Amino acid sequence: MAVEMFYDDDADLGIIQSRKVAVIGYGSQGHAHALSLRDSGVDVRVGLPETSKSRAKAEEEGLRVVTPSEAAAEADVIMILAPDTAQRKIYAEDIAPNLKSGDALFFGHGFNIRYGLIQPPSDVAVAMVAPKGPGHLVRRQFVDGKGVPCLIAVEQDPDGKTEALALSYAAGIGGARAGVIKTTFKEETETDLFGEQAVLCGGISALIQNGFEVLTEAGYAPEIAYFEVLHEVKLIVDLIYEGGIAGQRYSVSDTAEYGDLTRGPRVIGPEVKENMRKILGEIQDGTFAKEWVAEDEAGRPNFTKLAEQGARHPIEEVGKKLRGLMAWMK
Ligand SMILES: NC(=O)C1=CN([C@@H]2O[C@H](COP(=O)(O)OP(=O)(O)OC[C@H]3O[C@@H](n4cnc5c(N)ncnc54)[C@H](OP(=O)(O)O)[C@@H]3O)[C@@H](O)[C@H]2O)C=CC1
Ligand SMILES: CC[C@](O)(C(C)=O)C(=O)O
Ligand SMILES: [Mg+2]
Ligand SMILES: [Mg+2]
Repeated sequence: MAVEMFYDDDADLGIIQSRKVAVIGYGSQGHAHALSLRDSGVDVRVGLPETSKSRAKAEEEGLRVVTPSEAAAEADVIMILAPDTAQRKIYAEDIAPNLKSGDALFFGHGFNIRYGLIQPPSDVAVAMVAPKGPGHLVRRQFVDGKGVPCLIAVEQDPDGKTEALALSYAAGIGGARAGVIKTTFKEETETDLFGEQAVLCGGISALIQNGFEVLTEAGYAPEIAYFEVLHEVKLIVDLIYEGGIAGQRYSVSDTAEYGDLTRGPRVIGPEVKENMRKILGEIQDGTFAKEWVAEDEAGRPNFTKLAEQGARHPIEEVGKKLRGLMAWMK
């Protein structure tokens, strides 16, 4: 089925400019949305607890910061951009008591709605504007006059105007410069979790670490291994980003292309695809969400242990040293 795509000409920025927006959280996505909406002429306030480390950063940028409950009470569009695992409590304690009929509750990712952790009342519009990229790039692209593509979805539409509101919001953060696709909370949540686990974060990190280990365990210099399997990834991915896999194959040597065509499927073979299918199954049946919520509630012991192990991987040490010698990385 063809997707519906929207661009700046399809969006009415005036819709979001006529509303009062609360951005709850000022991290990767929160700072990008708050600053770009403000620069698009939208009335924005940021909601953060009195003790939040992010308060000073938002205030330095000239944004008005209030508590999450004050922000929810003032605003009629409330975008939750706190960590997914924190959203249920923020909703119950700060947002729900301040929701008025006709308000709109927005998300940057569908996790809490897809898995039933937040259940807003039926007279509140519920929608999603999910950029397909990290928040710091969402902001950088906006400032450079470009944009990161966004997905929009509508879960509850009490006044029949929620899709236009979501599209207007997406335009306010630059998404409609690149393209906005209409989807559902279910599709965005399941594809986003799959993408970050199997390919974008989990898959690529494991591929790089394993490649580095194979080379260094075979006696090659860590610096050479780092340049080969990490630094050059960006340069190759830039070609894929610009021209697809075919564009990358055009630019590399025939020798590389033959190695790619014959060896790539040996590295990422049918067993890896089967593991990807299992990972997708755990996302679809709620196993991953249940595990992640329980891990968070237990104080994240496994997350912390694995993150510390990752930070101690030898590739990080050599990478820090080499990046420190590249003037443009500072
Ligand atoms: N990271 C990304 O690029 C992307 C994220 N998303 C989605 O966007 C949402 C936000 O993720 P992300 O930007 O990564 O989050 P971050 O972890 O970067 O930022 C979290 C922010 O929320 C604040 N916060 C923590 N607890 C509360 C609270 N109780 N009330 C108000 N604010 C709080 C933090 O403040 P403090 O500084 O005090 O800790 C911080 O400012 C998630 O739904 C995520 O899935 C979607 C697309 C991409
Ligand atoms: C790829 C990770 C992501 O889904 C994103 C930046 O799009 C996230 O949750 O941070
Ligand atoms: Mg994503
Ligand atoms: Mg994600």
